[in-house]
Amino acid sequence: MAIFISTAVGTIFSFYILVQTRNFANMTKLSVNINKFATLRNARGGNMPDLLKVAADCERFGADGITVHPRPDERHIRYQDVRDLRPIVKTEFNIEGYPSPDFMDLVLEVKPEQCTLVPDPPGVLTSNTGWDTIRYQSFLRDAISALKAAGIRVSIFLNADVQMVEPAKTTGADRIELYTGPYAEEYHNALTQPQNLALFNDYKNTAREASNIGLELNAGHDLNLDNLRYFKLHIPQLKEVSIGHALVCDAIYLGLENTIQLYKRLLVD
Ligand SMILES: CC(=O)[C@@H](O)[C@H](O)COP(=O)(O)O
Ligand SMILES: NCC(=O)COP(=O)(O)O
Repeated sequence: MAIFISTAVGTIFSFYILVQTRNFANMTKLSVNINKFATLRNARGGNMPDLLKVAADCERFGADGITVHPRPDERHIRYQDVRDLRPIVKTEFNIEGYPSPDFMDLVLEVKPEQCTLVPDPPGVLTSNTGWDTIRYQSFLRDAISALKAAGIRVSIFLNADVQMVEPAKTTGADRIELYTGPYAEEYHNALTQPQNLALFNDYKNTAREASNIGLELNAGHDLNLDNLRYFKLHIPQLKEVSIGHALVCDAIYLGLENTIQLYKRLLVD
């Protein structure tokens, strides 16, 4: 009898571990982009909010990663912030930016877990398009090979365009990050009937093509508490979302810990 009970308990426990492992493997991670905390800090010239504390707290509250985007004008995240954050970030550090010589030097010095390359020109208000992976194939290949030689996983920012996926693979990138700005705009406009999101087929097709050729999938830009769940439910291959602007705005009203938990709940399978 005792043998039967112990066998049954062992079987149930093993099944539980199997399910949890599968869920963990499929879960979509939340990387909190802390750019806008730096915007607030820079507004007064001091060190409030303290970015190092913000990053450590975001992880303590459940963030699976920290994302920063040090732009050439250092309007929010400064290059020194990136260096200072490295020893603080214990989950995954993701540095986003255009692969200029200065940016590449910084990333190779800091060695984050992931680098996300974006085609942003210096003066742009915010990221507003993905790479033309055909036109910039050689440029991207050179940057990506240098980053991968340093052991850094590379993601490249991409519009929802199937034509750009195969060339993204040949650049050597490990992942693509779907630029979700147009999705967010269309979702807002079609709020009453999200099933009418004609554009969304481009996202599904791009995600499917990426998955078919072995590119892992991230997504980001203008994701928020309203539009995130629909995206997560209809893009099953999603490894990670990076969210900043809306999350920081939500945290002003809802608190940072509560906000991070609200976003995490929208990412469960
Ligand atoms: C690449 C992207 O969509 C965002 O990560 C970007 O970093 C936002 O930049 P700002 O915070 O400067 O608007
Ligand atoms: N890669 C997207 C990102 O890091 C945050 O974008 P947003 O949520 O600030 O628009």
